[in-house]
Amino acid sequence: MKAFEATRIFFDQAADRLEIDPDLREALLMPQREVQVQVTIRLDDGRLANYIGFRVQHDHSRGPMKGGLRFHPEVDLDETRALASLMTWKTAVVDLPYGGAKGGIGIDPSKMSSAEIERLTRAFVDQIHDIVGPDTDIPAPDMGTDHQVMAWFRNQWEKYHGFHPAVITGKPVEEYGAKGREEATGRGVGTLTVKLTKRLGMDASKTRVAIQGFGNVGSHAAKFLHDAQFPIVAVSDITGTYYNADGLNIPELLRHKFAHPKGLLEGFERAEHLPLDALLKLDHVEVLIPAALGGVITQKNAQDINAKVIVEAANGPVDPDADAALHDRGVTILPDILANAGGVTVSYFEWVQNRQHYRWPLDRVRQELDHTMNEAFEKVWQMAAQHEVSLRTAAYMIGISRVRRATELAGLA
Ligand SMILES: NC(=O)C1=CN([C@@H]2O[C@H](COP(=O)(O)OP(=O)(O)OC[C@H]3O[C@@H](n4cnc5c(N)ncnc54)[C@H](O)[C@@H]3O)[C@@H](O)[C@H]2O)C=CC1
Ligand SMILES: O=C(O)CCC(=O)C(=O)O
Repeated sequence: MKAFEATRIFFDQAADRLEIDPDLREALLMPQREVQVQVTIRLDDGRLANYIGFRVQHDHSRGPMKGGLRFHPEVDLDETRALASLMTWKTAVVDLPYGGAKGGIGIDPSKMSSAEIERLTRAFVDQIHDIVGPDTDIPAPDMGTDHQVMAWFRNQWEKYHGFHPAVITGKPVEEYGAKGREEATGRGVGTLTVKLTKRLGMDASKTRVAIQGFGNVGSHAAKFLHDAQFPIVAVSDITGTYYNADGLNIPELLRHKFAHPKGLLEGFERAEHLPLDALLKLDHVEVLIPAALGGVITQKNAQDINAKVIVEAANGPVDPDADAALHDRGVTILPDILANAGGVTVSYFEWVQNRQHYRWPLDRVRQELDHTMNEAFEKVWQMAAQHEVSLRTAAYMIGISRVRRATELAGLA
């Protein structure tokens, strides 16, 4: 199923409950603007290469649009549109004064040099600098991009528009970045995993966790949950699944990742090495955390999943057919638009600090992040109980209601 079709189905399930009429649904669901650009760079070997870049601006009724930049071979317009719409509902669920957007380029950054990625980022900014800005659309990191890419982006944008670090978030801490942004998405995932499992009566030390993806989000979620005494029995990255039935040594895995030139787990010997797809099907796992790509859990493999709880650290990892099948089997799914909202929440704190020329200490960032995540969780939990719907439908109902209210207050023509 295409990514935007999947988000439309989730949107409709909530819109039905909210009894939103078809015209307004279409207005809320479709993006405000979609931009596709050609990004041409000279490769290190002297050849010219052309790539396609996208920025989809989904909704701005609640504030400037906000959302990450993805560098990955599968980036296309449909996926970017879906991810942009998720940002609109996500910023609304955690009640940030933002709308939603997303962008990306269809490349494989692992096959490019750092100099090529810098040229690519700068060429992309040359193409889209007019449509982004601190009061209009503020990018941030996502898959395949990091604080260095954010620093290049900001530097190139400021060549056109002058000093304004709030044009992008997720910057290096020494270059106007917020302390705690890098860990924020994983920390938010960890905080809500602890909260949800407690609510379901599960004991941390007996709750085995498997995490798909050991990049920014997966590795920080693993660290948080390891510190909270959860046994992490499996993690994976593009080089395969690493498994230990008694719990992996997460600090050792992190040291291995940071020592590897491409940040991979390849060559880690103190775990059983299993194929990539083994992670989703492991027998003795209570919590599954997909933290890599979207669309990984479908009708085809949903029946192989043995976990009781799925925490969606990735955007769109479970498609609607699998979602329904897992729900019927009693699996609790904490949806992406709540579970991974920690990243954009600390991006908001970074933007606020940049605009005030003021810096918060790490403990303030963490405290405010934890507060935001806990409050949003409680609202979603209550909504689900009150309307007897899944946590996903409840989260969409909250997000859509807030966007609908802002749209109506602004006045529809
Ligand atoms: N970075 C952020 O602050 C946020 C990220 N997210 C979402 O979290 C997910 C991960 O993002 P990041 O950690 O930032 O990306 P990243 O680029 O830092 O890491 C991605 C990880 O996934 C692994 N991976 C890729 N394909 C895989 C596969 N088929 N099986 C297993 N592992 C695979 C990679 O090897 C890498 O370890 C994405 O869906 C992203 O949209 C959501 C909210 C914020
Ligand atoms: O930090 C941000 O502004 C956006 C992060 C993001 O792209 C996401 O939450 O999916």
